[in-house]
Amino acid sequence: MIEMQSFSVSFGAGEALREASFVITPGDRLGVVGESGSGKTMLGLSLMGMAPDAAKLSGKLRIDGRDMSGASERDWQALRARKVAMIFQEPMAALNPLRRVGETLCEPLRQHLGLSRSAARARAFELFEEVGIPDPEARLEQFPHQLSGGQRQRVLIALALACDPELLIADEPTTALDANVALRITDLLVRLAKHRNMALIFVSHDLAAVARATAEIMVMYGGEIVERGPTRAVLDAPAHPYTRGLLEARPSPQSKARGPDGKRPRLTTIPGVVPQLHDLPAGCRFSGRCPVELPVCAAVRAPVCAVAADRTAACHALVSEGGA
Ligand SMILES: Nc1ncnc2c1ncn2[C@@H]1O[C@H](COP(=O)(O)OP(=O)(O)OP(=O)(O)O)[C@@H](O)[C@H]1O
Repeated sequence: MIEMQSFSVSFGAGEALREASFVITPGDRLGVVGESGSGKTMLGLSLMGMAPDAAKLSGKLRIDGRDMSGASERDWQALRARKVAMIFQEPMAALNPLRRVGETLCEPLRQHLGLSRSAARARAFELFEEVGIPDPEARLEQFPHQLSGGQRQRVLIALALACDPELLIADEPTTALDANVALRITDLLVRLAKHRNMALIFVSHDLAAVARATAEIMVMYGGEIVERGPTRAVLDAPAHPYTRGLLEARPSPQSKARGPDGKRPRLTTIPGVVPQLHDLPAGCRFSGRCPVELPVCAAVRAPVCAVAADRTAACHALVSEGGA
């Protein structure tokens, strides 16, 4: 359905996405994780044809076999919503505060699907029911500020589903929500993806949410896909030192509990910060922060190694271990 091949997004000499290659087929549920600045949003925006104007794109992106390299904004508009839709982390910013949510939802239904006013209204009602908004008739009349954060996110999900996309990209869909609501929204996205046989790309900092929502995971660092494979297998036994670092830095119930001295244990963190785009090492981008760094790492790009039949990781240390 969607294929990226050596796809890069650059700003000047800095690559925000470096030679990403992967395929999405109907019903796939793919998690994308990585620290801030690792290129997760750029990946999502590229799949929507919405990379910033300043970005230079290279490599191949095919949607339904069609090469999107020379696609115009008009071509993308025809695909967006119907083929690929995206929801963002801050629902309040994505909704017009001066419009009733029903009007916002009816617009794409009329514009893209050509529905009449009453048919659009009936479809909006169904969509609200599908995403679990209680009393849809009354809610359609409300303004965004009259809804809770979780309900606003449900409205955005309904909006994204309006034209029955084949791929939904959820970019940090639960970051702005409290833990219980976040869990319900995560489960809703999974239910919708399964029920509609829709592919889902779930971008998140939250590894527990990704483990719950996805079957496959892609770990990104400095614009590169450093590890990918089945979510459970990767999180249970990470092969890349960056994935291991992310897992160790994850707050666990134990890390939240106070010790006998009344203090919480210190969380392990990955030393240093994600480098700026213009400051990325030429070789493995994790060099400089990596606990198992070899002399070759900073200068030479890490090869992608097969960790198992369905798993890869890009790391020099795996080669020196004998290809894992
Ligand atoms: N318009 C732009 N001009 C220049 N650089 C940009 C632009 N937009 C993003 N970048 C850079 O691209 C890199 C990847 O950014 P991206 O937003 O994809 O990261 P992310 O993993 O989604 O981070 P976060 O979790 O904070 O959303 C970052 O270094 C960022 O500074």
